[in-house]
Amino acid sequence: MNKDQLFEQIKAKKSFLCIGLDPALEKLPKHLLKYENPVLTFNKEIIDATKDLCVAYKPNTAFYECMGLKGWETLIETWKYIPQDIFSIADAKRGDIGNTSAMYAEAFFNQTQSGMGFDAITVAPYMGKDSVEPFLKFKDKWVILLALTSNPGSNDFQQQDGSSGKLYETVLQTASGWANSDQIMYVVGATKGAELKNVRKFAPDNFLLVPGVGAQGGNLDEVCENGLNDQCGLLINSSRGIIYAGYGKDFAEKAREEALKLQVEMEAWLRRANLI
Ligand SMILES: O=C(O)c1cc(=O)[nH]c(=O)n1[C@@H]1O[C@H](COP(=O)(O)O)[C@@H](O)[C@H]1O
Repeated sequence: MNKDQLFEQIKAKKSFLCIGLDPALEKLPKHLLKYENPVLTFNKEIIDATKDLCVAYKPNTAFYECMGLKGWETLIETWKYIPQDIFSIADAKRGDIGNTSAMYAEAFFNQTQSGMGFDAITVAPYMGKDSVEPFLKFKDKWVILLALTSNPGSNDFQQQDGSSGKLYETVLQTASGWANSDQIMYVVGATKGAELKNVRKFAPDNFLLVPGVGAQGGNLDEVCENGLNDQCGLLINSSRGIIYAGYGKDFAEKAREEALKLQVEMEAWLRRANLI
């Protein structure tokens, strides 16, 4: 999916919500445990209940990898179940020397080889240009580079000041020379909402994946105030805040209610910014 198609979807759905599919078996509603694959059943019900309210789904691969072979199958089946016109993000946080990154790119982008054809993958920039380039060789596929993450540890490296500014500023500046805003997005945590104004100085046109609203306490209004651009430019993610909104048989309905609350707030912001 390219940038214009993503923006069209945002306008049509009046939403820039990304739903994180991070299901942990022990947190699933108990009635699902009787199914052959409870996690897949859970994901499918969440997708059915929310697909008109969000523009992206983001399974974090850790929640699947920890289940071994069955987890990989579940990830593949989940990807297949995400409607084709919804942006799909493999939150895998990969990145390695070039020939290894090329294999990671095949794993998440090449459907005929791996069974998964995600639109985007999250990548750590630490190993530099040659570790990112293999992901950029796929047309209409996206790299989402970690810039300023939502967790407290983002202070350890990303916010450290060097001679050419903070490390995350260097990431934004340097990566802008690797590909344009049609292929690179950046992760900026919702918990870093105030810093988003500064991020936009370095990345005015890029889409930003913004996790951290809901369970991590990020502020949606602050993110929108500082982060919206003329093509919206934001995908705001919530995982636990939506998928665990309910614990009983009505869990999907409860998830929908939470997603709807966020969609309504997003619609108001899109109107305020004259984007719809
Ligand atoms: O790359 C990410 O998606 C990510 C980056 C970041 O800085 N912070 C962050 O929370 N995430 C992911 O976003 C999701 C957040 O989940 P919740 O806190 O449950 O909404 C998890 O899958 C995290 O791994």
